[in-house]
Amino acid sequence: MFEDLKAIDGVGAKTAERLAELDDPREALEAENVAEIARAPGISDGRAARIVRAAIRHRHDDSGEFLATDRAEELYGSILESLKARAVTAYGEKRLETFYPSASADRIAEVRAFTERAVEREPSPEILEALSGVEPLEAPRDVQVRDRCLATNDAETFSEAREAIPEVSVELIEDARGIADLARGYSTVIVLDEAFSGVEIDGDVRVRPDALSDPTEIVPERALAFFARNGDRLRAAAAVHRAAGLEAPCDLDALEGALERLEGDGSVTGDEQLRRLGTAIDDLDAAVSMAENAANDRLREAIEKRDVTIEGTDLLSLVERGAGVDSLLERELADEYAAAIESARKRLLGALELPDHESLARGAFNEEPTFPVEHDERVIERLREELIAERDRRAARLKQELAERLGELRDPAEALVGAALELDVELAVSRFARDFECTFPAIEGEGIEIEGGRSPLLDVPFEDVEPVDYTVEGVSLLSGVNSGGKTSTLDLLGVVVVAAQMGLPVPAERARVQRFEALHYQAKTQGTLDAGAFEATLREFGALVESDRTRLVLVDELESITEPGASAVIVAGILESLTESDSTAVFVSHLAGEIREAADVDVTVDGIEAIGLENGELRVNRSPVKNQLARSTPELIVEKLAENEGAPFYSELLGKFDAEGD
Ligand SMILES: Nc1ncnc2c1ncn2[C@@H]1O[C@H](COP(=O)(O)OP(=O)(O)OP(=O)(O)O)[C@@H](O)[C@H]1O
Repeated sequence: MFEDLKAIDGVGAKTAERLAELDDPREALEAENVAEIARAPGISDGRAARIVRAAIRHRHDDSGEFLATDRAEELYGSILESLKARAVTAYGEKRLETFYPSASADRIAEVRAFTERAVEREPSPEILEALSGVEPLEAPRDVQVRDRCLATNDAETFSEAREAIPEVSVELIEDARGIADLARGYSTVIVLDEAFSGVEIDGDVRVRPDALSDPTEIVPERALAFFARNGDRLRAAAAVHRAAGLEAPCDLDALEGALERLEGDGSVTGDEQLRRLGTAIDDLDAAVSMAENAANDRLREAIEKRDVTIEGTDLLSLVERGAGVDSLLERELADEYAAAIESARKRLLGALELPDHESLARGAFNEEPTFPVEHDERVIERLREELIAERDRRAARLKQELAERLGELRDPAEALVGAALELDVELAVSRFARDFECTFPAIEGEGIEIEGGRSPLLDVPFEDVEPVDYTVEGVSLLSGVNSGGKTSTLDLLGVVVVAAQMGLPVPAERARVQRFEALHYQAKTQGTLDAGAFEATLREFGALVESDRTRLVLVDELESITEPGASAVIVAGILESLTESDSTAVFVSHLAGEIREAADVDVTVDGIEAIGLENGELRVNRSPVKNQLARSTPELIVEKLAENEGAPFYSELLGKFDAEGD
């Protein structure tokens, strides 16, 4: 299928090129995957939906000319809007745009298989709420890793590596010296050539000829960035699965647990040791000076409290030796000094919370008595380096582990979101079916049969719409009182046929429709047409009666296009020609009687009748009565007056109506 993308209607060379940027555009078109098509550069969501629709038509060899007039398009437009209004996700809305009324039995059956399953779905507020967070998964923004590089001395491996792992820099080297140079600039160098194994080079140099086959190990950042970017969508998709009781493609707890450990920037959280190391590094200087100050306060207090007694000879010998206060301290206050140092060490260790680094940290305060107590900055620097190295090692290991866990969830994640989005489309159909109390129509036979049909296009709340029964086959005229519901009946016929041929259930208790090749719905024109427009309309009908396609022709008050006398003749002529075709046609007209007279063939005239007048308002039977020319509103009023007033004038008037009706 779709070998040449340009074979699809509306796909030119430029669009084909854009589609070719996708991993597998043909597969995406086959799967009707609007979201994937919309990922092609420069293709908007709306355009993607149109391309997919054109691809479906192409697949079914479907002309796409079903909607033959503006009004027919409008009916489709309102059904589509009704469906889209019931989707939660933007994706769902676009996907619904791929539903269109088709003349192809295969296409209708294909969608019916989907919609029949869909209407079984129970839409619940929890599912709809969860769906609001679902969107198609996105590729993360470019990930760049700067502390690692790949190295090779082979040109082919070089380009393979750039292709496979674009996140890191790939360097072409000549010999071990080249690797050594790289090791000075990067914390890790991954050499891709077996030939260098065993070569001794300073720094973190790993010879890994198989590295390209496991990118997750080299750049765990890739998987992490993907999940970090899509975390919210995945959580929402998981919630949808739970709320809807869908079978998930992976263990949802495991997915959520792994996501829990991932920060928005792709780093790993929730590791106590990593947190401690980070805090220790940040607070090291402050902790050291706090420990130092505390030790000094303690020592000062001890010195202040002490009376130092020293014998004169001792003092003399000390002074003669040039000894300072330190030696005095050492001699006289050794215990106090030791206690102060010990408390400084304890404070520092307490602040760092890192037992593994205890012995080095203790060395920050040495045993040499001095006053004031001073830390050894070289020890602190070493400690800092150790802590940073350990933190980086640990962070890298955690990333690696999490990336491995998440890497396995990459495909299931895609399936999880795909299923949630598909459910949105199903639920939109299900809600449409429930809101308009739809049933699946039989698509067979000639003409249309509707029982209890209710047009969702009416200007009254749906629960107040009165059900209509109507069966048409061949060519009929539909007469009826003013505002009786003639236009609404045409709309109902149109909506039922369009929805049925979209593969949807229809708003009726029961329905059967013929599979038509086209819907030609001519809406009522506002006022008479000028000569040019009149000619154009006639030409349209000329083309229509000549075509041999099986059509549903709905025409609303065509007489309004010109003078009543001429109109009746024209409509009669059109009806005659249509009678010879395989079309089903309903012409709404106030001139039904005149048209029937003018026509050379037998034309069925159905009527929407007033049952009577109630408080000055007509009560109407909305279901057209077969073979019954409806009485007009004036006739009804005259009849009422004749009955109630008894004056002969009214009875005579009524007699004239009766004579005309015969
Ligand atoms: N099945 C129905 N249930 C409830 N209300 C209806 C129904 N059909 C029609 N109506 C009401 O009657 C109004 C007039 O309907 P519609 O325009 O279809 O009548 P019409 O016979 O085509 O009128 P006109 O003679 O003016 O062309 C609608 O706007 C709607 O309010």
